[in-house]
Amino acid sequence: MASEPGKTVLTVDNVTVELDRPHESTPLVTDVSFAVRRGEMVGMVGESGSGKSLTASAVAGLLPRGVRLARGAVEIDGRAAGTDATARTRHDGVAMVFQNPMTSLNPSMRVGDQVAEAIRLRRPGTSRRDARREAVEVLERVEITRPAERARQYPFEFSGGMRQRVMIAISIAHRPSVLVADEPTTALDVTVQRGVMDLLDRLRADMGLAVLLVSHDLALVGERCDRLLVMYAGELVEQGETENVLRRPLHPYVRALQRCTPEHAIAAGGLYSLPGRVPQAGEVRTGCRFAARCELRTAECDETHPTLDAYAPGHLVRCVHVGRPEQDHHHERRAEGGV
Ligand SMILES: Nc1ncnc2c1ncn2[C@@H]1O[C@H](COP(=O)(O)OP(=O)(O)OP(=O)(O)O)[C@@H](O)[C@H]1O
Repeated sequence: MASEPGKTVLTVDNVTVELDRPHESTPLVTDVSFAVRRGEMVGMVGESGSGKSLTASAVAGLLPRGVRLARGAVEIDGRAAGTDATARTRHDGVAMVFQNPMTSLNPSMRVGDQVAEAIRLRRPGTSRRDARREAVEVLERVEITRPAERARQYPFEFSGGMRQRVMIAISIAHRPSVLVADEPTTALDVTVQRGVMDLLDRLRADMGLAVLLVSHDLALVGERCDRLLVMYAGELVEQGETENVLRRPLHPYVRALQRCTPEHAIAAGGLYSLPGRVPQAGEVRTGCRFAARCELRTAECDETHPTLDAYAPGHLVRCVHVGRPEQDHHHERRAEGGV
């Protein structure tokens, strides 16, 4: 929390997650690397099954049972986080918020006590009374009205959006540098969603929180995030500033995802859906993982596994058909004409 503005607070280096089975290595997430700066919101997008949640959980040190961190490292505030290969001990400095706050809240404990408990975990010497008082301040910070009164209530007395605010309060009570939010607003209706996203925006501005926002919603991340990470079949296929990725997407997958959005359907007069599905664990073959669904597929795509290369500073892409800008006349034409 004492770090300077713009300083890198989260570094993810070649993180690889595999099924946790003896004598077998089935990768679910392969060599994912990225960094997030203080006060920055970075979006991670991709279809269901592309590895977003596992990557997010590896960052937080909260991998589910059945999988393991096979390789790679996570650094928070310049310190190596969790040497535990199972990555099941929550990393210091990171908090995680999930889609369904009800499963993370204790239904039989007053909301204020749950926040106070998080405060006492961070500062074990704090008295119950002080922690309760501070909990009310934290509830106020997440914009819960009448916080002292609400602190005495139970989770069932809160609406979905308010529960999510409570979860965020519990998360920031740890004073993390990094907040990993996995589909935090997916279960909420649009206006409530906007309120929760506005709150995350304010927290990153006021507290300098670095936010990794996992979402399948391209419009949402496009509106809220500084940079985007696009996942496909367990690996990053494109990353860059939001404006570059969405205005001039390089990877055919990103262009196809854009064509699947309701916004595109309105403009095009019909909904497009990307044929086929994300390969599951064990189905990944040599060559480009997206090849089977790609309109640009050539023999090279089936033979060569493309590397994630810089197309321009900070804009990386994994596709044999995308070269450097000066060589890439094909891409200009494709970008104009869609996928
Ligand atoms: N605990 C687990 N045990 C075994 N396989 C898993 C486990 N969790 C996820 N997987 C598999 O890992 C792959 C990536 O899953 P992940 O949940 O990270 O994808 P996702 O992009 O977050 O999808 P969604 O948007 O549906 O949550 C999938 O093939 C999934 O079936």
